[in-house]
Amino acid sequence: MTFELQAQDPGSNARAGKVTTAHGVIETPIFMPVGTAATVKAVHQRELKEDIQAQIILGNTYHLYLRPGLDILEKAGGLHKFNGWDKPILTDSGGYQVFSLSGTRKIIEEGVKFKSHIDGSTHLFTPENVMDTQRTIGADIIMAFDECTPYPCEYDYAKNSMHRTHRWLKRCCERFDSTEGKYGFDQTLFPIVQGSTFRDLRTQSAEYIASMNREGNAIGGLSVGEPAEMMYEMTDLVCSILPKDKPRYLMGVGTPANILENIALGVDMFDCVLPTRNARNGMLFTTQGIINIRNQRWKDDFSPIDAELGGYTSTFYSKAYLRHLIHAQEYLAGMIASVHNLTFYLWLVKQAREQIKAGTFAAWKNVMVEKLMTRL
Ligand SMILES: CNc1nc2cc3nc(NC)[nH]c3cc2c(=O)[nH]1
Repeated sequence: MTFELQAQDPGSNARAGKVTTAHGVIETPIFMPVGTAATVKAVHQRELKEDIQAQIILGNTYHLYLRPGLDILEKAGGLHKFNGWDKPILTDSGGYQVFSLSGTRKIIEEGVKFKSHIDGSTHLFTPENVMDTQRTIGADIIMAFDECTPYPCEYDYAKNSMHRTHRWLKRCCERFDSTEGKYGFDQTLFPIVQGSTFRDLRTQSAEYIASMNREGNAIGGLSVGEPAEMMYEMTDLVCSILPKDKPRYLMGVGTPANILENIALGVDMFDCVLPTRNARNGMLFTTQGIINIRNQRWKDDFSPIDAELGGYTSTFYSKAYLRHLIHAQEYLAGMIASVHNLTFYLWLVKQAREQIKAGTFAAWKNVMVEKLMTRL
């Protein structure tokens, strides 16, 4: 994997770049739709590619390991073959899902013991077997096995957890660097910065992660309930330490405003379930602001969901029609709203990229953040 820095904004730390992977090119800043269990929920691969124009999607190691399971994925020739997505894929390493999904889990030096949220069976994720699992899934970019500390978090817990995450990272690198891709293409391992919301720990973790000299770096432990200002302070600090010539991936972020603010701080890659999860509840992000389509006021508004956004789904269907579908709990409701929200997120990062290349991002960002937060 390579990263080419293409432009830097004069009024902020925002940058535009190009990541090249075995399955194609990613233009940054980029938003990565989350495809938890081998699918971006309710969205066809064709829509992802043509309407949303996604360039890379996520898969979750925890979910894929439990279902369909590694034997099926290996027989299929990896996740790209299994779900038919032939562009880049990034998988997270399962640590976060174990903490957020599995009822019972126990952290030991070896790794994390947990019970499947599907059938209660017990499993152990270790740095080594999570590398092997991600080799079998076959994502272009895979994540180190780490602990995402909760918020708030005691200083001593955050310190001990960070050091364990660093020990786990060393084991991930040793295992990954001593194995090959299973399907004839190269994969890349990103380490993850932790340290919760403590400046000294964040500095220590960012310096250690930078010293591993991997092809890209991730920022973890954020978007876990901390105030946005705290997120921005930690991201700013970490981005000032991580190397400029490597892509920076801020995990689990975020709202449109969070994404623009973090682009200004120097982040290149984002993922979040918000666009698809909110869509299913009728919360739409639009170029004019946020719409709760369930609201009475859209009952007889036959204008397109978002005429400015373009794209088939956002212009073909009306607000009144989508409101009807949501109230009727029709499957098509989630499908339309998900494609719309993801089209918006990809549109937003594309606009940011154009503004950075034009050198006008800083002022544009401030106007956009205000506009995007408007509740219509
Ligand atoms: C795979 N490791 C890993 N995933 C994460 C996913 C996240 N998703 C959020 N908010 C939705 N924060 C996150 C942090 C981490 C993190 O610190 N580590």
